[in-house]
Amino acid sequence: MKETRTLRWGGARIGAGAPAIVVSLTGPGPAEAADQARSAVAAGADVLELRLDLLDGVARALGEPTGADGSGGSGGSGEAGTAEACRAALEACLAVAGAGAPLLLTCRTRAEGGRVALPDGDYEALLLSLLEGVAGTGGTAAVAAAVAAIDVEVERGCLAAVAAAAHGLGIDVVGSFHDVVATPPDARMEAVLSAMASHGADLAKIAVMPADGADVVRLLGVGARAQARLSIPVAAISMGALGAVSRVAPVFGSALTFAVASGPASAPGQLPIEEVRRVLALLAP
Ligand SMILES: O=C1C[C@@](O)(C(=O)O)C[C@@H](O)[C@@H]1O
Repeated sequence: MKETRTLRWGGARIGAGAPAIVVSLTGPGPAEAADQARSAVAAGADVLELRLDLLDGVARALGEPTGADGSGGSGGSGEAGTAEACRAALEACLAVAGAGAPLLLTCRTRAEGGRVALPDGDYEALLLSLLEGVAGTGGTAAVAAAVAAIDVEVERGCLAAVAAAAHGLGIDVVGSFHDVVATPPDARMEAVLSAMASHGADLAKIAVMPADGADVVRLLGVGARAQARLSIPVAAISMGALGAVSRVAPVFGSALTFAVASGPASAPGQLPIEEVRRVLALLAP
């Protein structure tokens, strides 16, 4: 019988039993993220995802417009932008570190539905310096203790390198793949999840957009089969209103589900955390 590893993120067990409920902190500043973190924990979030790309300080440092009129992208790619983005990210980490739930750090690129358009080399450099900052002299003990995992987009080509660095610091890696337009063929989704496992991810996560109910069924099937086949936990999400059922369907074995607390949703189809908790309890196998 294949054994699936379970992960321990702070007080949360990931991959054992019901999906852990993750709430994304969207900022746009550290103070707003801290408020969102407090409400999310009060509402029962198991994990907080800090969406670095949605923080104005990070996006601005990476050259993205942040003003209402599209102005404000003062930074840019390259070392200076990376260092400034890292500084802004660590400031936000510090603001949310005491909220009482483990942190998953995510910088979602525009290619996968996020805010920042980063060349692959800059994406890798940002994640590596972020890890150094969390654990090194730029960080604090509170931040180091709170950061449980980092999200790495498998398509950016740096999963193995970032996983090696993260594991050296005791930080888990969530392999990540998004298709915000369609639900790819089953074989493609299966290959993506397997690639995450073979490149060092501790959890394999896929989020795709359905065109109809049949796409939702395919995603759920791929997720359930991957969970049976791989030795790491799997999270499989079908986005949008059509896919919302995938967020409250514990029987398929998804290790994580993303819900909304006080802030805005970080992806289409996320449901209010209170309802997610209620339905998960009702449908627990
Ligand atoms: O990967 C995911 C899942 C997600 O895209 C969702 O559909 O809930 C939300 C993102 O913030 C997160 O990084």
